[in-house]
Amino acid sequence: MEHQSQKGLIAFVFAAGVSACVLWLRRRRRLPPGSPWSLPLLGETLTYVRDPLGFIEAKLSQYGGTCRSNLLFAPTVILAVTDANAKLLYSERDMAWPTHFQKLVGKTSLPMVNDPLHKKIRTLSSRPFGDRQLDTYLPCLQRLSAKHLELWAEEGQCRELHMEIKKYAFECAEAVILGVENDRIKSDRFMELYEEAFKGLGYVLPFDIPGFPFHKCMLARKLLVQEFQTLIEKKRKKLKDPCRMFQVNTMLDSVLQAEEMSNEEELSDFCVAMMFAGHDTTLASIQSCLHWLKQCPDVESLLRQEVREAWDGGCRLTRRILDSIPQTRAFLQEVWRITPPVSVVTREVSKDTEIDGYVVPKGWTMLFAPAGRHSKAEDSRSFSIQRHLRDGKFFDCTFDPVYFASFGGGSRMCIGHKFARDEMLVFLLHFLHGYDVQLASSKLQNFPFRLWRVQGTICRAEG
Ligand code: HEM
Repeated sequence: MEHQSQKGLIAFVFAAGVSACVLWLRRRRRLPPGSPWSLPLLGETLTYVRDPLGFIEAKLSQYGGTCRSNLLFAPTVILAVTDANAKLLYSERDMAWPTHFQKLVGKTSLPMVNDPLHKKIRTLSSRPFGDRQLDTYLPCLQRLSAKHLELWAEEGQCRELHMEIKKYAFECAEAVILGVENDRIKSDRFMELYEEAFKGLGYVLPFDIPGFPFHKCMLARKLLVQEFQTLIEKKRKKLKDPCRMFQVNTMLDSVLQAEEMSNEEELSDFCVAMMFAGHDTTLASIQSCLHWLKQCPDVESLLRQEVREAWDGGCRLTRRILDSIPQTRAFLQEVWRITPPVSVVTREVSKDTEIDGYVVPKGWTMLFAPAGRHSKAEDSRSFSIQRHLRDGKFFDCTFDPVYFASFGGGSRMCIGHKFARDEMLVFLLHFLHGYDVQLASSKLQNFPFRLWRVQGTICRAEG
């Protein structure tokens, strides 16, 4: 009797094992196709970080569409963009950043958190990006554009423009986000700390242990946080002063006024993340704009004419002026479409999900490239501002994720996209009205931001 029940148990365990194997094999067969030959854990990360967009394009071509890989320590499905899967990607709310990104950008910073904290921080962080608030930043952007272009033109020598433009983009972010202006020493220190800290994003051994390069990045981040905490304290005092409490003119001021955001970590993470998201992206955009202007001289002449008709080069820039240059807006949109500073959008799959006929397990990362060869824009490789014009008016495709997607979409869409557009338009207005550039070279850079890195001489425009 006992012998029989033992046999029964063995048969049961065997049957259960076989069915588990069959299920596993079936499920595996329904996974998207992908290379079985890649490094353990690291997968294809090294090739990916060198050129994310190029990597995605190569994969999609190799497998003829949606496929899988192992990137940044996570199993990943790479999507060939369609209306259906873009909708699915943007309906997911969770980000799937590697842990070391969270350590650097901030555990409670908007880009890194998921619901329910994301909803709270997003609502609070949206306060500085309302239409009325945005208008108040224009004079500051105008002042800084005029100042930096004049400085560059005075220098008048051929050089890498990257660092010069970085200083400008950083100063704009500092002035508008933190309210720090005209403090060159502080500004240089912040910039150095940012450079040091965010190098860490590209490290493949991100261990915060003495001796590992990533440890130095984390030390730089700590120093940044200390600086921000001092600044927050000063701002708090200012906002309590009855004579000055209504002078809310920076993004940090608006967030400090929200009582819900009193947590010190959330506040310093707000500063770290906004400054990070808000300067390297515009640095990338400006250089790519200079590159594309010189690639398309006919477009450049059209834009110069449009800008000179809309603005006298001196009076205060208003929303009305920014709205009255449709071709310049179309040019900027096309630069962002064809050279998106953030070349990849990602989400985490919240449950086992069928995508393009495959089963993608819960916890995997979904990833797609907004501007690849596989985007739905017609003749997507050619530069054409006409795509964004209808009857001479600017036709805005910012919210069409299948076509554009340079600011992502859904509930995690870039919170700073309107501000970034304002900053770029103010810069372009000044540049096209009174300045020119002779480019000696431009080279495509792929990581961490995608841009045409330019070398050349800025000078005053003739005529
Ligand atoms: C050309 C400039 C910019 C580009 C191309 C850009 C692009 C992006 C992209 C692609 C995302 C991810 C969206 C998604 O996953 O669906 C994002 C998120 C974000 N961006 Fe931007 N961005 C730019 C400028 C800015 C600026 C100026 C700020 C702030 C001052 C900013 C703040 C943020 C934040 C906080 C998030 C995270 C939003 C969330 O997770 O809810 N960005 N951006």
